[in-house]
Amino acid sequence: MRSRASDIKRQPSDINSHLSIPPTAWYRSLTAAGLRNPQVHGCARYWLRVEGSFTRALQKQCTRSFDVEVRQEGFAPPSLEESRRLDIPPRQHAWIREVRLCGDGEPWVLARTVIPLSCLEGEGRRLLHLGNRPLGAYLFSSPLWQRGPLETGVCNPAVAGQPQLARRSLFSGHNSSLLVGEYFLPALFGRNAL
Ligand SMILES: C=C(O[C@@H]1C=C(C(=O)O)C=C[C@H]1O)C(=O)O
Repeated sequence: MRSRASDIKRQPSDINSHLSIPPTAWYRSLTAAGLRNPQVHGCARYWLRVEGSFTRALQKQCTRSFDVEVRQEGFAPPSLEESRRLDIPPRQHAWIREVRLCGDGEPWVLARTVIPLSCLEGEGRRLLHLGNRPLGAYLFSSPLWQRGPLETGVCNPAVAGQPQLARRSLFSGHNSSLLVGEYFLPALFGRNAL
């Protein structure tokens, strides 16, 4: 008997493949992104544009709990596109932090932050030890960090349930910037009528 795709047993590593970040094209304007994916004008619009701390905005939607789950953190080379956006040499390692932002026990957002070496000097060393504390609490507690314009990401999901839309921005400190990307999981839209 021929096996159907649905009969194929998922390996343990596959089970959460929808919780990984798909390839994403970035747009400076919401309108340009909307030509690729009109969903930017739907319920995602609020999240694509919300100002201030994204963590705070998520916390306001939680009824019981908000958690940051660290998926991976360490020195690694960013993608070439990220290096270009950060204006750092290609292949120069950066501190890369990938987390799940969970509301009421469910993953709502995947976040990837690329922190160049120049951000990790002095006071910035604290960025290496955030653990499960949200990065937003650190960035928004200091007037040093200023957020640049928001970009809109249109994802190319390979697996059902992966994010379709994302946002990202540079946060600029003294002489250095870091790049924060937030990728929206379907569960983010399942619960409210923003
Ligand atoms: C940048 C912020 O921090 C949030 C927290 C993150 C983390 O802890 O790694 C990542 C992305 C953000 O959504 C924010 O709250 O705006």
